[in-house]
Amino acid sequence: MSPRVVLVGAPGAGKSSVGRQLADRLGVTFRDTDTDVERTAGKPITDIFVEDGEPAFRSLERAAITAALREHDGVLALGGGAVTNPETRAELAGHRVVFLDVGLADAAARVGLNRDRPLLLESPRAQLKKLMDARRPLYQEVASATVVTTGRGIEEVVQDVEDAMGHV
Ligand SMILES: Nc1ncnc2c1ncn2[C@@H]1O[C@H](COP(=O)(O)OP(=O)(O)O)[C@@H](O)[C@H]1O
Ligand SMILES: O=C(O)C1=C[C@@H](OP(=O)(O)O)[C@@H](O)[C@H](O)C1
Ligand SMILES: [Mg+2]
Repeated sequence: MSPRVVLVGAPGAGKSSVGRQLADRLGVTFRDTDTDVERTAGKPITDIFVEDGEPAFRSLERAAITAALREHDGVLALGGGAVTNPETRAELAGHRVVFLDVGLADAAARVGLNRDRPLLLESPRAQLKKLMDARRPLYQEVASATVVTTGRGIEEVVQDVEDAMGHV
């Protein structure tokens, strides 16, 4: 059993929302490894980071991805940092993986880091840029196709992913 498609990309790329709508459209189930991690931990991701630390989250995420790649046959969304783990990248080889590409401005707006309060937002925005720059080659490494989401609505992206799936 293998997911019909696995979505990767930065926070705000639309993996969770596009994934859910795409699954509806294809008539298959949707799974998000972030939700699996929250269920296993019994608490939200922010609490896992604050109370247990990022390594604890990454370890739960690693296990959730292995299980989902084996058990799930619908649409699967990963968390934005999943590809930083080399074992995850190796596991993704052979799966149909679509990279939802997004520019910094769109990603920042979608996750609530807009430009209205630059003094408060400079640091999170810089952090987002750093994450996106560091991870871009990793998303490209695991992806069998890339869909640009910058300036495009969710329904357009869903259509583009469906089209891309036919070609990979
Ligand atoms: N193409 C898009 N255009 C506009 N808003 C989007 C788009 N894709 C996602 N969003 C919005 O951005 C936010 C983050 O999307 P989400 O699916 O959670 O991203 P991810 O799972 O990649 O972090 C949500 O509020 C979602 O509705
Ligand atoms: O980029 C990251 O490292 C993370 C992205 C989040 O998922 P989304 O990309 O779905 O927001 C979630 O897995 C966690 O907060 C860590
Ligand atoms: Mg998500």
